[in-house]
Amino acid sequence: MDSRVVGIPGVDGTERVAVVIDVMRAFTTAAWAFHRGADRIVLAADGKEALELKADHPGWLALKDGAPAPGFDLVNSPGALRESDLTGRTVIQTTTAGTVGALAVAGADLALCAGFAVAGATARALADHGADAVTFVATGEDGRAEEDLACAAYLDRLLAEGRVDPAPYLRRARTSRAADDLRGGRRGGAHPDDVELCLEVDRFDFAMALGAMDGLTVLRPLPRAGATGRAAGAGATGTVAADPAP
Ligand SMILES: O=C(O)[C@H](CS(=O)(=O)O)OP(=O)(O)O
Ligand SMILES: [Mg+2]
Repeated sequence: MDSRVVGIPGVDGTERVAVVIDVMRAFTTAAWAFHRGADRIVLAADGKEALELKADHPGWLALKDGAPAPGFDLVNSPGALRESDLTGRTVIQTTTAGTVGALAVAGADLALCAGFAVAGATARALADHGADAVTFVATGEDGRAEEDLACAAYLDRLLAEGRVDPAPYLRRARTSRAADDLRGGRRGGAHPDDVELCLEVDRFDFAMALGAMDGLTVLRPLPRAGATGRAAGAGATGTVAADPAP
């Protein structure tokens, strides 16, 4: 499969198949949200839009990166989210890099959001789709974030070889600036377990795909090809909402 890696500024609208990567932490957090039962994640462009969506849909939960903020229910931290019961809930997510990258490629034929936690399922989804070319969007640091580049390189090898030792890729991610900042508590809403949770390879057996709902961009677990009704391995509580309620 042909592949290229770009940062968010390199997204030009020609991407037909895209994998948006945010290891630390947006899409590791998103995967945990589905595992904890969330039906869908609505992506918001910024905090203002997230709070407007929540005002329009009082049952929805708003999640933002940074420190806990007024009006928001959740932070962008897998460690913090791990204990939340999100069964049947809609989560609105907005973050500095990950959700911005996802919104940039929302028009692609297939847009997946990924980190190490869903790497294997993401590679399978690309193969199931029959993609012959993919654009990896490394969302952090304008395409220079080592943890996102490491995950892109790992996915690229997985697609080519089917089975790859993740250790060197994880080492690269573990020594990234984002990992260092998170370990040092220098990023808002950091939980002590965040780095290691973001480096769990194949913690979940579902890919996450972007779709549209009432003009909004929505992330959901992707059913495996041939599966019916449930996202493959979406955790004990994760389900695919076929017809989302308002
Ligand atoms: O929450 C995160 O890890 C980052 C924000 S910051 O760089 O730590 O301030 O957002 P993300 O979009 O998940 O990279
Ligand atoms: Mg990031």
